[in-house]
Amino acid sequence: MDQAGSYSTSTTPLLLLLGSLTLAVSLFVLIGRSSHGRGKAGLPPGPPALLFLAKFVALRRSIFDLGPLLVDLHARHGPVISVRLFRTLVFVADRKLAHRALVQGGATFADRPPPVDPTRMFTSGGRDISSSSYGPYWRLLRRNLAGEALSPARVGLFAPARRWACDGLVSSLLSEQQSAVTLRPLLRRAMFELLLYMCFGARLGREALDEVEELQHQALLSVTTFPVFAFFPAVTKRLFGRRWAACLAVRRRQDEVFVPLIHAKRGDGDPPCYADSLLAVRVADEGGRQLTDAEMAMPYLKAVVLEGLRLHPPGHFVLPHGVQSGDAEIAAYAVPKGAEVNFLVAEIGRDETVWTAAREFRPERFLEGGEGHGVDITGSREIKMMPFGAGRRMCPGYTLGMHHAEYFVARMVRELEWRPAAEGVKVDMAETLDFTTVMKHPLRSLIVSRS
Ligand code: HEM
Repeated sequence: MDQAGSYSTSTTPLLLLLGSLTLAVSLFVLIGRSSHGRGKAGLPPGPPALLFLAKFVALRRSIFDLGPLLVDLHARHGPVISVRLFRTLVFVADRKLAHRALVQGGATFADRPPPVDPTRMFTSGGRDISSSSYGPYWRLLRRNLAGEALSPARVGLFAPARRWACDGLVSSLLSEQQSAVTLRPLLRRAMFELLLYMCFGARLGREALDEVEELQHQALLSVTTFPVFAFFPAVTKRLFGRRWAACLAVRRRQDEVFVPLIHAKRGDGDPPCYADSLLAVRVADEGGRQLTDAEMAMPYLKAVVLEGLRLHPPGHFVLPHGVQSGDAEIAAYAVPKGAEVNFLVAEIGRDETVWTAAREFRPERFLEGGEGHGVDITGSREIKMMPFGAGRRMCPGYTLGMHHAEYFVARMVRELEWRPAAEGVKVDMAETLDFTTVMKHPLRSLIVSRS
C-alpha cells in the first residue's frame, strides 16, 4: 500500500497540501484566539501549530509515533500540552492527572472524538466498540462483548483452542531447531488464529489466514498514519488519490472476506463464537497434560508479563478520548468540546517517581516487597501503569490479553530452551511503531526442546 513513503514521491501535492494546511491552521488559530479569552480557563500551553505540523509532516508517520517529540514538549511546557490542528489535540503525561481525568472524572473524558477518514470508513462511521461515541449504542456492544465473549465461563470454553494454538506454535518453533528462528511472525500467527477462531468459530486455511492477517494489518496501519484526509478531504483524497484508492480496496476486500465468515454455518461441537453473539444483538494445554491453575498462578511469570507491559506497552498511547460537554478541564486548563485527549501510556509506566530504575527490565519489582507488588492494573485506585487504559473506556479484553500472554509465555519457557541466535548476540529492545509498538529487531533465537 501507498504508505508513509508516498510523501516523497511527488513534491507538488505535498507543497499544495502544506499551503492548504498553513491556511487552515492560521484560520483555526485565529478563530480559536477570538473565541478564547471568554472562558474561565485557557487551553493547555503548547507549541505553535505550524511548528508542530512541520515536525509531524517531517516525521511522515502516525500521531502515535510522536513519543520523543512529545517528551521534549512536555519537558518544556509541563504535563498537559495542547496543539491546535484539524482539532485541538491535548496530551497528558502525568499519571495523577490521568487518574483524575479518566477515573475520578467519571464520564467526562469517556467519549471518542468523531473519526476522520480512513478510520471513519474502516469503522463504518464510528460504529465499532472502540470508536463509537459514549452512549447507549457503545454500552450495548461493550456489554455484549464482556458477557458473550470475555466472561470467564466463555473464555474457559476456549481452553482446547488455546492448547492447539500453542501446540502449533511450539511445533513450528521446534521444526526450525537447526537455525535461529524469528519469533514474531510465528507468535503473531498463533495468536491471530486463536482470536479469529474465537470470533468466527472456524479455523481458516493457511491462505485465508495470510490474507486476513494482511488485510487487518493494512487497515490498522492506515488508521494510524498521518491523518492527511482530516484536512480538506475532498482535496486531499484527490491529491493522495493512490493512498485513498488503496484504503478503499482494503475495505472492499474486508467486506468480501468477513461477511461470509460472519454468516457461515458453525460446527456443532464448537463453542459459541463472538460473531454469533453479534448477530443476535438488537439495537433498541499441551497434548498430554494441561497447565494447572497453580502453574498459571506462578508469581514470577505474572511479574515478567507485567514488567513487559509496564516497560514496553504495545500501545504507547490509549486510543484518543473525546469530551461531550463544553466545560471539561484538566489541571485547570480548558479542554473544549470536540478536542482529542491523548494519554502517554509509555511515559506514565516509566515514571521515575514511582519505579526504581524505571527504564530497566526488573520483574522482581512485582513480587512481594517490590514497589509494583499488588499493582492495580485497572488504575481504579491510582495509576502507576496503564497498558490497558483506565476508566470507562478501559480495554475490556485485559483479562483475556493477560491470560493469553501468561499461557503462551509459560508454555514457551517450559517446553523450549532459548539460546542466543549466534555467539555474543544480545536481545535488542529498541522499539518501532507497527500500529502497535514492537521490537525494532524482532527476537531471533536458537530453539532447543527441553524434553
Ligand atoms: C495485551 C493485550 C491488550 C492490550 C495491551 C490492550 C490495550 C488496550 C488499550 C490501551 C485500549 C484503549 C483504552 C482507552 O482508550 O482508554 C484498548 C481498548 C480496547 N480493547 Fe484492548 N488490549 C489488549 C487486548 C485486547 C483483547 C484480547 C480484546 C478483545 C478480545 C480487546 C478489546 C478492546 C476493545 C473493544 C477496546 C475499546 C474499548 C472502548 O472503547 O470502550 N483488547 N485496549
